[in-house]
Amino acid sequence: MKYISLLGASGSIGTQTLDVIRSHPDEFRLVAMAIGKNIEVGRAIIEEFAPELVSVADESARMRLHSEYKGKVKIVCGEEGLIEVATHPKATIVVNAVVGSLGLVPTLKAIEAKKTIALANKETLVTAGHIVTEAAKKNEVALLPVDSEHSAIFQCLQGEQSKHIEKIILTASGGSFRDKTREQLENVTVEEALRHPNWSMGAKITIDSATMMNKGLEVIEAHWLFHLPYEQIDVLLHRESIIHSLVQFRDSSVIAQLGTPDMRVPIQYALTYPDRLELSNAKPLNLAEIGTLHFQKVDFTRYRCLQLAYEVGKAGGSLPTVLNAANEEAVEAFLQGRIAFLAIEEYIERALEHHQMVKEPTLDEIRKIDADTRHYVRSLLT
Ligand SMILES: NC(=O)C1=CN([C@@H]2O[C@H](COP(=O)(O)OP(=O)(O)OC[C@H]3O[C@@H](n4cnc5c(N)ncnc54)[C@H](OP(=O)(O)O)[C@@H]3O)[C@@H](O)[C@H]2O)C=CC1
Ligand SMILES: CC(=O)[C@@H](O)[C@H](O)COP(=O)(O)O
Ligand SMILES: [Mn+2]
Repeated sequence: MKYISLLGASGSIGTQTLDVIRSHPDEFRLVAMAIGKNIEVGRAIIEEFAPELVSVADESARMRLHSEYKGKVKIVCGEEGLIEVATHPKATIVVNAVVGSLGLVPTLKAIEAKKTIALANKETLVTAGHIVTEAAKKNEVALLPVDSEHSAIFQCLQGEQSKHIEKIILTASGGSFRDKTREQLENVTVEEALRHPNWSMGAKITIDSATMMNKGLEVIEAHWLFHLPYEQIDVLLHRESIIHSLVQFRDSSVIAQLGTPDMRVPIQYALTYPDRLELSNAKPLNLAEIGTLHFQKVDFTRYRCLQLAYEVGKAGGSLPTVLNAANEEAVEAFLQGRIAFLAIEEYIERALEHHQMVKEPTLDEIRKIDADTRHYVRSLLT
């Protein structure tokens, strides 16, 4: 039996993780979970899975659940609550499926507590990849990718040696506006941006996908997970999201991982690794039915955010922290209808220009840079 602590249980990845747990009751048990503000969903999860510990975003939500589950479930809140869930003594695996850099400290605490990490929260690796990977190495803890592209690469690399890799190729759907020119992006709406062609995901990542910052964050995530220089990480447009990513080896052989788009596959793989289990109600891939798959070179002038992420990743230091925090704030402002779609990249660039780079930021420095960047971007909005 694997005991699971789930951060972000009420979200898109969280709900699909619960699906996996639900369909394998003899393999997995939910011992602790964290949600944000969605108390309704939280209640339903408590009723079905009976976790021992639940964390919510703030004190008012905590009080509400505490009065309902007094004596039955311990209810905590805030960052301390997330940490308590991430370090629950019974947990063997921590699934980090919160959105944003708030996932960083709970991940580090879980690593220090020697938990296996199933990581969906890519912002953690973008904002502090050097600290997280160093902590995982020091504590001999596995960082298992949940992000579909990274799970694909991880699967392709089983039994392989990294010295034989020529490059890895992350596939990108192109997002909701892939068939629009840059000029046509000027007046796009939030509603249009939230219509991803292939995946149903949370709002923030769906916007990231539309700007292709998602792919940029994934390039940085891949750099840290697979210990590869940026020159060995490529992005390829592939509109069907059937090939989840590829590895090209030095002998020119290419291995890819394919499947119908279903996040339960990488989630379950992270939970069962190195084993595999049946996936309930999975739609098998039928290539004959699909017939044709499409591929296209990325135009970096069209996808400015992807270009920025490569530049920032290569420069390193504190720049990825700024890129990530500015992006989180700008995306939130776009979702609130306060800025236009193309202003997202503009705000990120302004935050990067405003910042004085720190070469090897400590955790405290990263937290301060993250907060300062958010403050700076917010000041541009008023
Ligand atoms: N969705 C997908 O298919 C994929 C997602 N990812 C990554 O996984 C992560 C999660 O994405 P996704 O599931 O789409 O996001 P969602 O927005 O659907 O879910 C986010 C989760 O984080 C919780 N949360 C937000 N703020 C807080 C807070 N202050 N304290 C505690 N919990 C909080 C939310 O709680 P509540 O709703 O209760 O407020 C929710 O449970 C992201 O990093 C994303 O990039 C990676 C690959 C695919
Ligand atoms: C499902 C998943 O892993 C997302 O990160 C997905 O990759 C988004 O798709 P694109 O960023 O390729 O549009
Ligand atoms: Mn992805």
